[in-house]
Formats: sequence, structure tokens, C-alpha cells
Amino acid sequence: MADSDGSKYKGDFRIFENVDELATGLVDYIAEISEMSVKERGFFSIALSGGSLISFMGKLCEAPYNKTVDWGKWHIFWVDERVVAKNHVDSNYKLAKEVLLSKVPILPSHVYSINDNVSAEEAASEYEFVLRQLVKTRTVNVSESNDCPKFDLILLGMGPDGHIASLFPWHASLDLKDDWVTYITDSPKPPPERITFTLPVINSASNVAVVVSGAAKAVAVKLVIDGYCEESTEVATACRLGRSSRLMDSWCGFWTMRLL
Ligand SMILES: O=C1O[C@H](COP(=O)(O)O)[C@@H](O)[C@H](O)[C@H]1O
Repeated sequence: MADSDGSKYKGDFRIFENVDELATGLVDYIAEISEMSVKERGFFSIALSGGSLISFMGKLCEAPYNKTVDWGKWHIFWVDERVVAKNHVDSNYKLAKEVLLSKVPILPSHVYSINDNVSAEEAASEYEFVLRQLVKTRTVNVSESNDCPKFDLILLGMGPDGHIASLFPWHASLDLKDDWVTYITDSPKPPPERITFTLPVINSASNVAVVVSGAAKAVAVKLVIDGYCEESTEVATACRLGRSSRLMDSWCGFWTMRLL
């Protein structure tokens, strides 16, 4: 498997019987990468999406993870965020806070949420500025092949239309090469105003997992799997899917990519 700039990825598909087993598989995977990153770098930088993925992460608040995970070393970011107040029902931050952040000893200063008092454009540019500072101090690692941040782990969900983060099929934001964080004001899924990491940042992470469940997403997952079989393995694949007539009934699992 090779990315467009020649980077190599190793990945696998993990399929589960039900969402409870999916949640266990996911938190085992997260705990393993957290341990490895803390051992190697002294930090664990993780970027979260919103949506159903976050509910699965609730298992991290249970034993043994609540005691074994080195929470003090976690630095938490958002791959994408809706430009709404932090206490708004659509806020990805609010969801993560309720499910995880308020229940484990993560340091508040290690939680990098967006500025919800400014426009989408300003929020994206401020978020990129914050990221640039953290890359300078290597709290977030840097990619060897470009100057992008190299998160230890990026967790993505996927919509039925194949969107990941707030990168929607055929949207111009998919083609951005130099920005790390961008904004959109025309999201096909409400709310319309969002900020999102760009594909170069997502494709530079050490590890990426795309977590998907439900019948509504089966078509999109089938296309991703076909894409993998054809050796087209960028995360971008998921965004460029569109629709297909080849159906699977449902899907419950996640697929991983590890930068070699
Ligand atoms: O709008 C969004 O949707 C996707 C998928 O959400 P899900 O609830 O269908 O799992 C999510 O990954 C993204 O972060 C979010 O902003």
C-alpha cells in the first residue's frame, strides 16, 4: 500500500458481531497505541471526530483502561468540529466531554477545542496556529515527508455518503494541499459551518482508524474495501466514494492504517 507521496501504510479490517464487541476492540486498539506512543515520545496525541465513534470510546472509562491508561500524557484534538457553542447539542467537543473527558483524569490544558466565539474561517486559522506551536515543541510529532503534524492516532467516523471528518464527497476542500485546517460553510449535513483537518494532515498520522457501524453505511464501506483490493489506500478513498449498486447488508467494525 502506498500514499500519493510514497509513504507506506499497513492496515487491516476488524469486523465484529455487535457494537459492544466493536467498542471493546476499539478501546483495546486505542490503549495499545497510547502505551506505545508514551513509551516512544512521552506524549500521546489523539485527534477525535464526532458522531457514533465517541459513544464507543465510553468503554475507556471502565476497568482496566481507566487505571492502566496514562491519561496525564494524552493531548486531545478534534479532526473536525461544528462551529457552534461548546454547550450546543451539535458540538463534537460537548459529546466527547460528556462521554469521556469529564470521566478520566485528562489535564484540561491538554484538551485543544476550537474557539467557538469567532467565525468558521477564524476558528480554522486559530486552530492551525495552535497546531503549529505544538508541532514546534513536538507535543505533536512532525511528518518526515512533509511538514504536516503527525498525530499518534486519528480516529474517524464515516457518513453514509462516505464523508470523513468534515470532508464531503466532491467538495473543493478535498483538494487542499497546503492548509492543515480548513473551514466550510456549506456542509451537506447540518450544521453547515464546520472546521476540519485536511487530507494531507489525516494522511500523515502514524495511525488512523475509521470506525463504522450500521446498515446505512454498508454501501460506502463496500466501496472502501473494493478500493483496498485495488491497492488504492489513501484515507482520501473514503471521501471520493459516491454510491454503488453493490450492497452489503450492514457493517460493524473499523479499519486501521499504520504508517510504516
Ligand atoms: O458530521 C459528522 O459525521 C461523521 C459521521 O458521524 P456518525 O454519527 O454517522 O458516526 C463524524 O465522523 C464527523 O466527525 C461529524 O462531524
